[in-house]
Amino acid sequence: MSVQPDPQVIAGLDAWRDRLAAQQPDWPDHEALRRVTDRLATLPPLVFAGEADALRAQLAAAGRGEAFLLQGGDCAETFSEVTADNIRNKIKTILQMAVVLTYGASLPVVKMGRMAGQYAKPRSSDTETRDGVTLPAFRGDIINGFEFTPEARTPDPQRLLEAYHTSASTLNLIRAFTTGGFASLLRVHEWNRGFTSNPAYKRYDQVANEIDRAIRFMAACGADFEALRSVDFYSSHEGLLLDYERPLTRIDSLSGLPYDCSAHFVWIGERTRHLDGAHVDYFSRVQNPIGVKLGPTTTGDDAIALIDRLNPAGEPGRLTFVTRMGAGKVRDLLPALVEKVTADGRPVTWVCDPMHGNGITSESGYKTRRFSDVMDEVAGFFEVHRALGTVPGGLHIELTGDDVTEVMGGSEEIDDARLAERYETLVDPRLNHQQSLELAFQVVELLRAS
Ligand SMILES: O=C[C@H](O)[C@H](O)COP(=O)(O)O
Ligand SMILES: C=C(OP(=O)(O)O)C(=O)O
Repeated sequence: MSVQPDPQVIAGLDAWRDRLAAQQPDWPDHEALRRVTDRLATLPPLVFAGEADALRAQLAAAGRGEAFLLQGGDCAETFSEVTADNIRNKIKTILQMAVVLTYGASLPVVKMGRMAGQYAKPRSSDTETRDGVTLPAFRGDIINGFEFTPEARTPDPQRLLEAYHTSASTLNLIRAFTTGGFASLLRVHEWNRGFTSNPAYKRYDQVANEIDRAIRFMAACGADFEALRSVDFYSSHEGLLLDYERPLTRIDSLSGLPYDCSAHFVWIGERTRHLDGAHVDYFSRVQNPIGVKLGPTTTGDDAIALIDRLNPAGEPGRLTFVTRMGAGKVRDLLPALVEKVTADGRPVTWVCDPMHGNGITSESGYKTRRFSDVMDEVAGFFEVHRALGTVPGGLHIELTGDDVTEVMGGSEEIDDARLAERYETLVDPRLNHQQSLELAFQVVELLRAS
């Protein structure tokens, strides 16, 4: 039986329009935008309310220490990079990391891609200047093109439709890969054996051997590996472009409540989490599990005010705080936030993003990060939660399944000179396949040391 929505709830979905919406493009043709958003509103949802509810329950478990979230994917997906190979490599990397983390944490790992919608980027500056020419900054493929020409950089609403269709085909392949046998535990374990057989990663041999023995033990006990051929895999992106999120928001017929059906999980970024801004207002009105990025300027009062707005009733799994303080600050700044939120009592799931607080520019001019800083922030995140008796609920990582050279360090020792070899990201640097697996193995080492 379907439940009729409350008209006030429907009207509230447009209240954001009266608030300041940061980081939105300056659309040159509002009539063209309206035609596109009208069309988007008629297209099928990309995800279903029931899936978002299932994820909320899993994130609640992560918040209690009964599961662990692994969220990973590109800084910015691009239309041209959405190929079967790229999607497969990313999923493969996340699944490989998840097996290692499942073993290390002895917990189920909730697998989530920054995929099938991660097309809009907040930028530090609205414009970019090259050789005396100033144009709008690239804001992600859903808004404008990367090429440095006035045509490409002009925001084009048709891109919203392309983002929708590209996300739909990405999700289709994700669902096929994660339910059709590709994700089988035995297969993923074999890939990990391949990784650790490389002498560069000898250090991780012991953990790999332990996992191997655990799997043999399961087999000897008659474990049903057939049942381990499928995994749940969730989609997520930054809920930045409200002209995309609004038309993809639908009323669930079972509950009569609105869900943003562009993804299972959407997060509010560090640059758009203003308490009275459009983003916080909009996402307070949808039922999905929601994340908020918290950078080093966040105060305990900000965190409580975000809970008041986004999860006033304290529903477990509804709100995830993704902290991204920077390796040098996490040990100083995170404790006060966690203490204040813990004293409040309403549950949040704490997740560490060790990428966005650790950006540097290399001597040769590349926007990069150091693998050692990434690991140090993860270590600091675990240390703080252990010291306070609170739960480190997961990791949020920018990664790719390919052999790019964007982040310095790791056992491959990518140095400044090597960044030029395969620097492909259009905005921020990502861990490559090997660095992502190293991170997972090093997290196991951290968990053991604590
Ligand atoms: O991914 C995060 C932000 O979009 C990014 O760091 C902004 O980069 P910018 O400072 O080059 O604009
Ligand atoms: C922009 C991002 O992060 P933050 O909001 O933390 O800067 C991001 O995750 O792509």
